[in-house]
Amino acid sequence: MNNNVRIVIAGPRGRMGKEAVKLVQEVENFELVAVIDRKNNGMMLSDVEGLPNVAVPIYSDIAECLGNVPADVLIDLTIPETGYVHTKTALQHGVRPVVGTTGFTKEQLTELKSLAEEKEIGCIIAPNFAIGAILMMKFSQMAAKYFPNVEILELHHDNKLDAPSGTAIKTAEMIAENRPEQKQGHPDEKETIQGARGADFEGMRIHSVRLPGLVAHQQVQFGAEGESLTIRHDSYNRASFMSGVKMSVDTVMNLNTLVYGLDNIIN
Ligand SMILES: NC(=O)c1ccc[n+]([C@@H]2O[C@H](COP(=O)([O-])OP(=O)(O)OC[C@H]3O[C@@H](n4cnc5c(N)ncnc54)[C@H](O)[C@@H]3O)[C@@H](O)[C@H]2O)c1
Ligand SMILES: O=C(O)C1=N[C@H](C(=O)O)CCC1
Repeated sequence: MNNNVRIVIAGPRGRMGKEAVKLVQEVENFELVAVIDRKNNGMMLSDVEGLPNVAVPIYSDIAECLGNVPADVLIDLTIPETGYVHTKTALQHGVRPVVGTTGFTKEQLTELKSLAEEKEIGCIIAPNFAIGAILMMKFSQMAAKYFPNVEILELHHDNKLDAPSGTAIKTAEMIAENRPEQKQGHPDEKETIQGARGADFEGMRIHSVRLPGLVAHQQVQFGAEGESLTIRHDSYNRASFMSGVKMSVDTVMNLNTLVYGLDNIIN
């Protein structure tokens, strides 16, 4: 009997998608069975120049793909609107989503969690797959108990669509569990240029930097009387996310609900 985990990847031509295709080819019990790409419908992955030489079909429509190809897991690395539709459709087909795509709304996350529970299958939505980034979030949550004055600086490449990053939002949510809501800075401060103080999450400020040359970086900066603490993580390439993708695929097979963030998986 074949115990392979049968995987569909959405977004195989993207920066993350290419790494994920490589990962699935390298892991012994992972099997790539199809890909979802908005171009090249009906072709084989191996027929498209610049894509890996793997003989699996390309679909543009996820429902058609999952209706034709038996699969266990969908890895989605696309864009926010598409990622949401893909996740929902996969759950409806009994296929377990592992989602790296960021930019989902709170309402979408709530709806997808209900659907995963209704179908009694696993789903992982991970704003950041890098193990170091998860630790950075956990350490920041721990520090916030003692240092409630905190600002988040996230820095990414300039092709990123969403701001603030999924990682920054998740970090702020985790910190907020350990920090009573409080306005950061002077009570009477005024922005003379709109946006100067960044986005406001329960009074905590998030600053988004977008520059060519960057990959994914975040600095959580705490300040107190006479001291400061900075917790920083840097991803220098997309391979840094792949151990988290592998862990997610392995884990999602044993879940029957939606898990948002690998902080809930790494103890
Ligand atoms: N969770 C993490 O650790 C992590 C790490 C890096 C990036 N990301 C997120 O992953 C996503 C992808 O990032 P990227 O840098 O690879 O972006 P990218 O722009 O390089 O790739 C996105 C791909 O999605 C494809 N796409 C768009 N619409 C599609 C559709 N309808 N069907 C199929 N494919 C479609 C595009 O053609 C493109 O190839 C983003 O949301 C990003 O924020 C998450
Ligand atoms: O490259 C991106 O885009 C990334 N997005 C994630 C986020 O929004 O937090 C994390 C890492 C890279």
